[in-house]
Amino acid sequence: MDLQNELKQKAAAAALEYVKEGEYLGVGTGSTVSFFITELATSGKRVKGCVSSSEATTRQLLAYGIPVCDLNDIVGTIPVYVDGCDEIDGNFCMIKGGGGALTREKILAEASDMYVCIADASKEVKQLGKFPLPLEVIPMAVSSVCRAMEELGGHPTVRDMVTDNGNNIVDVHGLQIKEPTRLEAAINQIPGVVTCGIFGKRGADVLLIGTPEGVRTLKPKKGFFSGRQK
Ligand SMILES: O=C[C@H](O)[C@H](O)[C@H](O)COP(=O)(O)O
Repeated sequence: MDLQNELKQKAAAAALEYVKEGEYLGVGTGSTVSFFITELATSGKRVKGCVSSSEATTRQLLAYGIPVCDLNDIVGTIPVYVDGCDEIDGNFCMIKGGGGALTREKILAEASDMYVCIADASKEVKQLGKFPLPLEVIPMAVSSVCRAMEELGGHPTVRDMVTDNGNNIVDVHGLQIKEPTRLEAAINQIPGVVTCGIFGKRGADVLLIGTPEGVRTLKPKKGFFSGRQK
């Protein structure tokens, strides 16, 4: 296993501590989460059911015999949501969607009391935007959304994939994301955008960063924005 995967695995293993036995658990998508699912399956911890953010995650959970349930069947919030990120800044705002699962991930993050973000050290940034910003876009609006993103100073490319929701992904390169929450709201207003990959309104509550020296646990300082906005 290469170093980056080792660090992802360390962060994933550290997230087990936050799993509440006998409760619902939200599960994100991606290679770091895939390590987490393996850790969960072998830990002996039993949850009431997992709410999954993608078909890939559902397949892996079911392969381990972990029950998967529908968000619509849950009354109230999910206590804990475990997911990765593509970039995270000092205010716990993130870019997500490298795997195209951003919309379901955002729905689950919003429905959860605590977002536990697991990542290797390469994901920490001072300012978001080096990682191209993914947008999930309704197919008929791809061209118009791309033009709107060019007006914002970005360079959009259309990804060769269809999301679990049957939509396209537009990756926007070259954006200077100085105010994540403001840009998130502005992009989400463009007709045809299902959602953008900025997680600013709902950032992470705990960040577990895998480093060669061990796992660093970071939480927003008091007064810093984070958490589910009610
Ligand atoms: O759509 C994918 C998700 O937002 C992932 O959480 C993100 O891309 C990070 O993935 P990975 O853990 O593979 O680096």
